[in-house]
Amino acid sequence: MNQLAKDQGIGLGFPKFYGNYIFGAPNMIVCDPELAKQIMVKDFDHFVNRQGEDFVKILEGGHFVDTIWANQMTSLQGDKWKNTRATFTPIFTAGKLKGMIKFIHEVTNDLVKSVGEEAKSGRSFELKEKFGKFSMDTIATCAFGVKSNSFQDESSTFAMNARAVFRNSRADICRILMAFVPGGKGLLNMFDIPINKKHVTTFFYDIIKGTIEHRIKTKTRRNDLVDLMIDAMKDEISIEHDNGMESQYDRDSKLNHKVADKEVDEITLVATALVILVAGYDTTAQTMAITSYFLARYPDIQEKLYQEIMECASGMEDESGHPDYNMIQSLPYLDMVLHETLRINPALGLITRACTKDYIIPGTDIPLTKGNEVHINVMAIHSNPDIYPDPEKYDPERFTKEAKAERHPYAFLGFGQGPRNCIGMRFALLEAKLGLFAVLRKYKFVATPETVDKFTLDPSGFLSAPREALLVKVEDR
Ligand code: HEM
Repeated sequence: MNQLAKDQGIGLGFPKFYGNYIFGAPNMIVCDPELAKQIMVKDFDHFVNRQGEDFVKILEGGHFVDTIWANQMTSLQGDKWKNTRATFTPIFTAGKLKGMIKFIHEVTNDLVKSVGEEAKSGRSFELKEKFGKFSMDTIATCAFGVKSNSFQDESSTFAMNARAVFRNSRADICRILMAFVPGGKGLLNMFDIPINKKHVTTFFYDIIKGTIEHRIKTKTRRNDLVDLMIDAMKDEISIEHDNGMESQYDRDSKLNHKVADKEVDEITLVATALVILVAGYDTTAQTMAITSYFLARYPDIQEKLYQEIMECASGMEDESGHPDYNMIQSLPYLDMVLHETLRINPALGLITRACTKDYIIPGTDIPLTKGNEVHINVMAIHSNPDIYPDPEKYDPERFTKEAKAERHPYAFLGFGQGPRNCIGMRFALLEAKLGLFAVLRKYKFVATPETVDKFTLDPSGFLSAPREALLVKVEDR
């Protein structure tokens, strides 16, 4: 899907937009940053939802398992989405993340230890698998309040259940297909069968319930995402002010919506913890893995990043310690490297909005009617040589302050834009930066004959994920 989107954009010569039919329904595909801005921000009230209402209604089901999945921020619609988004936005601010950094440091220690074992063995290892464990353990400790210990135990129950969220068996696919067949949903309801996976959903529901009950009973507080989610639902969370320092991304993401009558309900809590896993696990793991792959392929870039890291580390008191929030944010090249990874391989190659109110495409007389889907072709925008010269080249210099100022702000859409952008961007970047900092400080990624020259994208995936194994070696510094 993602490769197809890129090929279409290139093949058509990067038009502002084009149309096609998917299962007989007309779709508009946008390759122009200004039109993307119009849809994602300026005319957001016409494009609040991500999918058409009919599609979401089918997957709602009648079982409580389906209710949990239908309440995920990614698929919520209209005012329900606005309520959830406005409630949970304050938990991802810089101040709140500072309080969580110690949990990420703990997982980083496990990551460094595990990479150290690979260095001793001298063998190549798979990057997606390594950073998958790191991402999984970070989410387990921050969003579920438990340790999943993926590095120590390949078959930890948390990790097994989390992986099961992303894998569909034949039976899983059959239940989804059945929901779309006339009468199928009624039949599932009659036998009390949910459309979504019952076993894994119940597992995560029980974890969150257990964590909350334990905290109430023992009166403990960790200031992790679980505590912050509860605070946010009780309206007991402090809102940070930016003192006029906000970025264009933050300004455009503002949602002016007041939530009436907040109350803590378990379904919303579990749905939000689960969406952090679903939206944050693979995306972050893959970004770290692909960055490490490119660092192995381009030693000069790795060396420049190493110098930046060592300069920061030399100012740190404790040699085995970790950088604090301000230190890690003060490394421009690390930020540039991660952004270039997401430019060349955005996790979401197509960002979708559904038209919620009839609309005329600006500068034309072409109408969009309620229910039509608009796909922002991120793959095409990121590969357009007029925006990014020599687009196939991995070049972090594209993200210097000066280079960014010369481009349209919507020329980079790695985290989306507007009020429906990635709510977890700060968390993801913090996690990726801390993990890479700790590894690169001690070890060097090295390409071997097993390292592919170029990876291709998995055609079956929703995310633009490499089809090939990303194998590299590490050496001691
Ligand atoms: C490098 C890692 C990540 C990447 C590249 C990424 C990218 C994205 C993108 C492109 C979107 C769609 C934005 C749009 O439609 O405009 C999105 C949405 C979302 N992301 Fe992320 N994401 C990452 C990590 C995370 C993490 C760690 C979390 C949670 C802590 C998270 C939570 C979400 C949620 C909840 C949404 C839906 C927001 C809504 O509908 O209001 N993401 N992400």
